Amino acid sequence: MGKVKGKHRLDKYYHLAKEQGYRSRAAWKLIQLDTKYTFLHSSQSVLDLCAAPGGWMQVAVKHVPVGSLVIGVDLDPIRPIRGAIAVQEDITTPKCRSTIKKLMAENGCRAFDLVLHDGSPNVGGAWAKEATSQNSLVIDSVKLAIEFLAPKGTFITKIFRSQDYNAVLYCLRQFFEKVEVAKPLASRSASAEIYIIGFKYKAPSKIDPRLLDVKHLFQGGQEPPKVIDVLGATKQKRHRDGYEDGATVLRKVCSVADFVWSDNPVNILGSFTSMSFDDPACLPIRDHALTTEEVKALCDDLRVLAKQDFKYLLKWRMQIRKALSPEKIKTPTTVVESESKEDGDEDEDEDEDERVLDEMEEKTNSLEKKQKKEKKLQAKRRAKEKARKALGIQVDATEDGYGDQDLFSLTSIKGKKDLLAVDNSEYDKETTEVSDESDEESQDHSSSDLDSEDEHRRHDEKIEALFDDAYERYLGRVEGKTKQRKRSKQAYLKDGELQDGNDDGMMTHSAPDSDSDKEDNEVNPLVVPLEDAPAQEEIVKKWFTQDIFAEAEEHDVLDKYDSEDEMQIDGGAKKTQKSKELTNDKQQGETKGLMRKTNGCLQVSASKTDDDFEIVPAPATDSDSSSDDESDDDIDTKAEILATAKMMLRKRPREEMIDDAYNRYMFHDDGLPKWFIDEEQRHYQPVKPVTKEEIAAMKSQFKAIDARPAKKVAEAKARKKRAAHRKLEKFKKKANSISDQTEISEGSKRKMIEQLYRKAATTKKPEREYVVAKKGVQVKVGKGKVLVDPRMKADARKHGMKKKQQQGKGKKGNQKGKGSGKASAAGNKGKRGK
Ligand SMILES: C[S@@+](CC[C@H](N)C(=O)[O-])C[C@H]1O[C@@H](n2cnc3c(N)ncnc32)[C@H](O)[C@@H]1O
Repeated sequence: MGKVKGKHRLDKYYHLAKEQGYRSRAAWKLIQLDTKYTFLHSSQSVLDLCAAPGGWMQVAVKHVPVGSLVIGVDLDPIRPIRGAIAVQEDITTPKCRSTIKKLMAENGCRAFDLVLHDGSPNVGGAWAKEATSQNSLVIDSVKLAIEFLAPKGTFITKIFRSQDYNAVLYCLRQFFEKVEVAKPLASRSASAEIYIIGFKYKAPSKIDPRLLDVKHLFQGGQEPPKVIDVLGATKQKRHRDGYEDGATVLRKVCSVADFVWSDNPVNILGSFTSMSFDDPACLPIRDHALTTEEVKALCDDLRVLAKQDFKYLLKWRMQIRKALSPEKIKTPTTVVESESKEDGDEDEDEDEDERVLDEMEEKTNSLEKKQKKEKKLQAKRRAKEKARKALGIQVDATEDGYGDQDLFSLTSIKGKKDLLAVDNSEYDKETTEVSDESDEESQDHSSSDLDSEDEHRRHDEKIEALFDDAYERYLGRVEGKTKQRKRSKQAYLKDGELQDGNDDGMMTHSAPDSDSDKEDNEVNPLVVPLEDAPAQEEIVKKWFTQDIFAEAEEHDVLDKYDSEDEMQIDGGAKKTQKSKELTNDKQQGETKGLMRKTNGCLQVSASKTDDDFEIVPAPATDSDSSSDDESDDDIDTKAEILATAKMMLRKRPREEMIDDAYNRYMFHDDGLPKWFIDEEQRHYQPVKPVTKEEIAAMKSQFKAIDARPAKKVAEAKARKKRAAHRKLEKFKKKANSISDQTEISEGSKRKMIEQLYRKAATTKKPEREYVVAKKGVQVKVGKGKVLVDPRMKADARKHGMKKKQQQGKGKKGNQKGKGSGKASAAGNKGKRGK
């Protein structure tokens, strides 16, 4: 159903939406509808049904009066929009209704001034099914609109042109004083969608429930069948009304005689699908020589005929009428006519025919003329635009589009005389030309029938041209910015050279006597000398004074450059490269900015000096000294970065984030008034892609990570635990086997178990065996074996021997001590005994 895929999806409205920071290209549809009908500026409360991703909500917030209430509802979640409330609900459910009511009560809103509906169910491309469910979704939105709209409120809904279309129109006409149908230019022509706007809600006290019953509404034919204006000469809507109910299945046949003898043949051609020759009254017509096979074939299927074919049939009708009128064929439908005109003369009939034909000719001619003129105008516009592009001139959307570039060139005005000439004649000439043109146009307009459809079309064309221009400018900015700068610089330099040349020439004229000389020497009083052309370095410096570089560059530069000298030599070139990258990708810049913040200790600021860049360490402030604050900041920033990064792992949020990065804030406009810059700094806070909760969750993850022990410690602990567990198991086994023994007494059993427990409780270090690897011999290590070099082994042996000796001495000493102790004790005993 006209779903556009691939590259074609990314048309100019897509890019313009990105540029303006709108979340969907659909935003332009609402903008265009509002330009045409202006309903937003007077709406203090807006309910946007099926609002995700939020393009319409953004437009609404921007255009409604300050402090207005904007609520958006969708099945899908809508990322927060400042100044609007987003709700995730299904608009077909009662829960949605109660949620809206609750929000209204909370915000002191009794009814909405405007209800929008741009919903489209996704049923997987089955056109018929999609159209039906779309139109029943429309009725659901109508139900909500009826419930929540304020009297005289406005309702806008999207609908697909299908057989139910007229039913929806009929339904809305019962609720609104005025109902308009529009297809904004941003809506793809391939799409069957169209927008219905209901103005001035009647707020009826009683509503016929059948009006909101999809089954009833989409089955009954409420409106009389339509008559199509086959010649397209009268006010014809461009197939906006879709097919009349059942028109695709019903074949409506009338007799050729009816057509030939009818007063209103054009109406017949528009009302029937075919004309038959079967009626006996048609026999003379069928058998007449004028009725060729071609005429018969044309009569067979009227729905496929082009305008020329209808004209052909009408001409044939006149001829056949002339040819058959003497016979005065009477058919059921011609009875009235023939009776009333029986006595009427032939001439009158002929005159009437001629008049109708002339009228039709006139109408078709004027239509063709109009179309040709439009085509011509468009071709002219395209050619001009091409020429301008080739010249590298940016087209202003409001520009009038004159081809003569010299007209606006101040350099072509050489002196006061020229200026006067421009004042008196040139301008007059131009204006007369222009006014001539516009006169002609207005005459044309007055001569042609200026119906509202025409006005709409012209309005549409103007808007389209404006959008085209805006898009061109956007492309110019995105792609050709550098090229254009180069070109203008070259032109500038060239001008400078020429100017120099002229100066030289002027110097050689010693006596500017003659008039011509005077004229040559005269300068245009409107041309005021500009400041000297900035040098390349100055341009580069100026470029880097932009905030974005102050934020993102320093840290990178520090990483890359060890010394200030290197920085001074290379800084310009490297920065130019860097600037390109950053301009191309604002997000990258933002991320770097964040990274810079995390690296608080490396804070430096690059300031511009007369010679080159200079790195000045940032003075330590009070806040710097407080390490706690800093680490808190660090954690906050880290958490934010990681939460953002986590979101970017998923495709959709990533794409949305990238999309959001393309907005009007990515361009650094020069020459903005100071008050504007101040206000922007004060009030414009970028909406972060992550919520506070997500950042908090990330921070708590950090805490959990910090609380975890180091891996090695954890491993050692686990090993110990395993060993203890094994020991315990062993102990339990042995203890069980002891207690199972029957021949031992309970007391000795307990003693044995206690002994076993003591043994198990004392940890014995495994003895290590030092092994020296001999050359060419592979030694198995592990299980207490440690590979050492011979020296170490010798040392260890020596050390071990010394230790043993010491131990031995110690034991002997102890024994001595003990013995002497005993001896002395015995001596003491002996002494006491004596
Ligand atoms: C074309 S989009 C709307 C675009 C929106 N106007 C904008 O400017 O961003 C259609 C939306 O209708 C929503 N939708 C479809 N059926 C819905 C329902 N029953 N309840 C709520 N939303 C629904 C879809 O989730 C989808 O987001």
